Amino acid sequence: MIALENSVVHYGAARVLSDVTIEAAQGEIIAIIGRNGAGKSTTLKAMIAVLPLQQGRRLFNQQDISHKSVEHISRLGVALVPDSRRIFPNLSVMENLRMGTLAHKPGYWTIKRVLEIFPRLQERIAFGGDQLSGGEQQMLSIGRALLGNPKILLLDEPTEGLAPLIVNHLIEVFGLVHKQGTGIVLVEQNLRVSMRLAHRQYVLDHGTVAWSGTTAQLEAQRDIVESIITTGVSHGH
Ligand SMILES: Nc1ncnc2c1ncn2[C@@H]1O[C@H](COP(=O)(O)OP(=O)(O)OP(=O)(O)O)[C@@H](O)[C@H]1O
Repeated sequence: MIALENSVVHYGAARVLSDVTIEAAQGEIIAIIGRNGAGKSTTLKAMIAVLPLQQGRRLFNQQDISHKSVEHISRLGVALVPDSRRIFPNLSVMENLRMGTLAHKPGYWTIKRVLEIFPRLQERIAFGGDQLSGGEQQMLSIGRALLGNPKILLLDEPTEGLAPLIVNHLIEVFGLVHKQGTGIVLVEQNLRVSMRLAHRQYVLDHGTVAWSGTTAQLEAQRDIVESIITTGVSHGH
């Protein structure tokens, strides 16, 4: 459904992604894992055309969308929850959610449904965005993205820095999102989270795919994958 094919991305003169091929099929959960600076966030930005491809192709449902804009890709039903969360600090929780409905497409997710899965947001409904904890901000950012009823949700380190209870709650929420038929591309540093959620996993190292396989294969080769993630030594595919 969404894919990068042999993609190369530069920041100025620096090559940050080399020959990256990553694909998420319809309704699939894939995880992109790797160390700090491996190129995970860059991959998500390249998928939604925030960053241009120097080489390779960007695909949506087998169609070449390499030259389409961020807005076009968003209208196709691809939503990003960035690691910065980007909620509006001066707007209330309710107002932030209403911003999410501006691009509302009819579907499962409504403000009522979002508040049911995140009761914490219901309790904080009149609070300003800047009065929320990190976990609450993450819930709001995810809820806002869901209100567009995306076909595919890109999540950039959604559990980073959050308490284990909140991480478990988010894992349940992502499971529910997937059950509604939404595909998920999850960028994670926490292998425990990616192993619980994803069907397939890609390990990035120095801007290339150093390993990819199913979660069962990763379980069997966990030592190899962990050594790539911790030391950055690539052991091949
Ligand atoms: N705006 C930028 N300008 C130049 N280089 C950048 C920029 N953003 C990221 N980079 C570099 O690109 C490489 C990949 O960064 P990226 O953020 O994709 O990594 P990451 O795997 O998501 O890591 P992190 O977990 O730290 O976000 C790093 O070497 C980083 O320093």
